[in-house]
Amino acid sequence: MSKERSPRSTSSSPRSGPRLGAQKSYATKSKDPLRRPERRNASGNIIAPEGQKNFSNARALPQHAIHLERLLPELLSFEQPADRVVSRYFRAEPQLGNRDRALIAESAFAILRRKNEFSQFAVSGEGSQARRLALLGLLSALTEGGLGSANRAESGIADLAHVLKTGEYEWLQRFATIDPTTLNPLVSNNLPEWLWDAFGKYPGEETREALAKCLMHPALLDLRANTMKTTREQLLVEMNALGGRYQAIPTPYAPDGVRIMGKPALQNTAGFKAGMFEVQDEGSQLLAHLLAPKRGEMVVDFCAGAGGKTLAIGAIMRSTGRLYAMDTSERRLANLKPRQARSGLSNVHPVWIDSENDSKIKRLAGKIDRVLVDAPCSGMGTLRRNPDLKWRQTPTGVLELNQKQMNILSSASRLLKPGGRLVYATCSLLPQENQMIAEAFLAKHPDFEVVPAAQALRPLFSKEVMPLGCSADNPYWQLWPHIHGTDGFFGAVFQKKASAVVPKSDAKLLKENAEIAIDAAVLEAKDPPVKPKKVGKALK
Ligand SMILES: C[S@@+](CC[C@H](N)C(=O)[O-])C[C@H]1O[C@@H](n2cnc3c(N)ncnc32)[C@H](O)[C@@H]1O
Repeated sequence: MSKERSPRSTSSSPRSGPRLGAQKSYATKSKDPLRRPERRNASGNIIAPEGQKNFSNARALPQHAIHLERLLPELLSFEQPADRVVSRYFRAEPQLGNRDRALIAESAFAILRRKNEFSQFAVSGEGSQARRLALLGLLSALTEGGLGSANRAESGIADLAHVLKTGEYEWLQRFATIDPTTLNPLVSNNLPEWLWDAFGKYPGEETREALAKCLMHPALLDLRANTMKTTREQLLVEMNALGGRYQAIPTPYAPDGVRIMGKPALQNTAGFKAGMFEVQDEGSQLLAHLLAPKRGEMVVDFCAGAGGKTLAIGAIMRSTGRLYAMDTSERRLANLKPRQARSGLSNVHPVWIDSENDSKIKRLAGKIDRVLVDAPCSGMGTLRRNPDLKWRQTPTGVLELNQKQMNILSSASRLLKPGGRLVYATCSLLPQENQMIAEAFLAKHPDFEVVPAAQALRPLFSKEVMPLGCSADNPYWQLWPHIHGTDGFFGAVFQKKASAVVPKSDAKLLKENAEIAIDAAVLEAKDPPVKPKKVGKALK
């Protein structure tokens, strides 16, 4: 599927690609004996592949632990994004079925989520350290990854019993009885020191532990119903008719969202191939509404990546107007193409740019109604999905991103016409990538003013309710995984000031006149009129 695990960031940062909201699937395309072709019933509803019905009853086998042991050295070297390492491993092991892959991947990600805790406990015990980590990862996936029948560690260990060698059963039981309050907070919260300290400042010491604990669990699986092809209600009916061991329910806030309670592999379903839905976190869906695009407008998604937000925005625009999807990564824009084809949208125009200063941007300057800057960032709001980022990102990396974020936002702001809206967003939780960039932008661009996020999201919420992620004393939008159950998001809405509302033709004329006046003033300041010089040596 089109999720990229690190596209929150640029190629220079450790994270080069996930897309938010998307849930990586490691399903094989073919030659997989566990995979059955999708079918539809007489009324056209999707029928679950048979193997999927018992998906949540994954049972650990000795070979699962062996595969994890082999995978771990590269995974824990943190040289490459974790999803890339896992995908490459599976390509080299084509005999693995879908459920094997799901369990191995979920265990590998559990090891990354709880690396400090597991590493400390795995210092001693039976077998090699890689074996011990593999068992802890399997136990975690079986007990909380939505993959096993077990809800508690005790039954998780029982599920693993036939995999365990002498002494390992007791060793795992010792692990299950550790009192986390006796551990160093960096160990029990599984964070590097710089991030633990950063969360202590924001959201603050009282809540950082709740945030850290939440980031130690897998994310929920949310879909966005593609309203160009279906409705949320219809998608709910179809998903529940699949008959898998999961349930589809509406997301609480995003109007087109469907939450899947369970972890089925959906990318091979007929509904996905027909473009009925995209995998997208509820927070990411809400971000498209923060931009609030209207039918017929000219809109730019400046950091479009593989188009997660682009497609949501295009659907809100009902495939009208023009929606430019810009990005510096050809690879990511190429991933947008098949998604766009599935979506049925005809208003999306992918545009590759060489940098935020590409000449194509100058050509569109002053012509755009709405611009979304979903900036490259540290991705700290997505640690449930991309736990490797907490071990790969550094404070220096964040500083480098800040420079890039400021440059991109400034450049993108040139696109807007007077009265146009600019949304700056990240999936980071760090103020230096969020509020501080927004404030620095406002300070440098007096022609923009902030629009309270609550105002932008108001149409989605009833009058009595404060829109999600908004507050009366904060103009910005902030979603927290531990509070809202979404990925972490930040959004700032700016409006380009329009000094007066004048008819379009007059406005154009006034703008041109103003530009000429400004140009003349700038030129004069730079090069004041001079008295005619006598022709002398210097001019020859
Ligand atoms: C957070 S990701 C965007 C994710 C995307 N909006 C989505 O919903 O899937 C940030 C994107 O910014 C792109 N990027 C990095 N530098 C850029 C620049 N100077 N101008 C435009 N895009 C840039 C990256 O290639 C990456 O795709």
